Amino acid sequence: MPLKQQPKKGFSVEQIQTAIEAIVLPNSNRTIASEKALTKLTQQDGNIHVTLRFAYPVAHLQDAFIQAIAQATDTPASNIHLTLENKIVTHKVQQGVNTIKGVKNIIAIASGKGGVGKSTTTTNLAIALSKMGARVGVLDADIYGPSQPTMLGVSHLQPEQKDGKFIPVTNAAGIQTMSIGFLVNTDQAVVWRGPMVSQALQQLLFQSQWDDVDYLFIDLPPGTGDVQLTLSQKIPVTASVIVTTPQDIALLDARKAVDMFAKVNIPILGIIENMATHICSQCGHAEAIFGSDGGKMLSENLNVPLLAQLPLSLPIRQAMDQGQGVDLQQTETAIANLYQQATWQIILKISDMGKDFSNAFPKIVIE
Ligand SMILES: Nc1ncnc2c1ncn2[C@@H]1O[C@H](COP(=O)(O)OP(=O)(O)OP(=O)(O)O)[C@@H](O)[C@H]1O
Repeated sequence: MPLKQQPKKGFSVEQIQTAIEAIVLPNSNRTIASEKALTKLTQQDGNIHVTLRFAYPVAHLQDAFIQAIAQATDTPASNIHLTLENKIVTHKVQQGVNTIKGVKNIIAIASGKGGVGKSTTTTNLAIALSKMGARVGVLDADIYGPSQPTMLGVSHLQPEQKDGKFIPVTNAAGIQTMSIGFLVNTDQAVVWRGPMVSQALQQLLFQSQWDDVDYLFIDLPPGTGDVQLTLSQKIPVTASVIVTTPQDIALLDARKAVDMFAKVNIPILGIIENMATHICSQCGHAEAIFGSDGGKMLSENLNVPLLAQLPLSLPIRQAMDQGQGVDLQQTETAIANLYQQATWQIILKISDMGKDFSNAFPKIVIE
């Protein structure tokens, strides 16, 4: 991590503090000072003990922070003792919608067109975020093709019930998940009418005992139909992300999804372009099968950030089919980094959003 200023030699605790506070967080213009992250600092026998607390998860930066602090204070990395903490709060949602017990922030993942990789993206963002140290949930609201149980590797499990509520299924990465696919035969669900679909979505969300989830992703069905309407009116959504391929036809629909969220005042954090290029595993040649940079151009046109461009990749497809996203992000580091970068931008943006104070005061009922 770069330093805003180089420290002088022979440091006092104050100088160490100044040096540490000047460390810049990756891919941002935030410093430890601007984040007011330094909560504890002691120096003894050449050892420096530091505690940093952020409003978002930072476990993935543990080593980078140690290296940066070592460099900033001219101290061997083995003498830096770093504790990372996070305090993630609930952020504002649409007016008139109450937040949910056990869930701090909801992020809707949407696409205009089907089959662009929305579920794949949801799974991988969830895995990346849980690796960063957050408590993560995924609600699979894709009633016409629920794929989260497979992609998260829990299709052999069923949610248990306790006190009339579902206990979400937890996967190997600790991600809590509920899916319409656990509850109904999807052949039946595809013919459901709008109100039934809306009801099922609400039941999945409100009738589940979410266990202290910092960020819950909702994997929406494609399009801008009944589920999206329910979402905007009844579900406390902090923000949304749009997934698209670079094809013109997908971009047209992605634009509709962006318009829809804008209309219902749900902030759009950015666009993820999926299947951006295909790299031939034989010769390494990159081919833009679905056209090039469509998502990038859409993001520029609509003034919405482009969070990542994911390649069309055989390991992604295989890992999703086999429920091995966790392994994918361990072995395919370039792909894991793309998902991590996108997730990092998402949580930074959420941390800048207004906070929700609806639970800060007791509810007074006048009878
Ligand atoms: N970047 C990628 N590289 C290779 N395969 C991918 C990639 N993204 C998605 N896929 C594959 O494409 C198929 C469709 O992806 P996915 O189910 O995530 O799309 P979706 O937009 O959620 O679809 P639906 O509209 O049915 O909900 C899956 O088999 C998935 O494994």
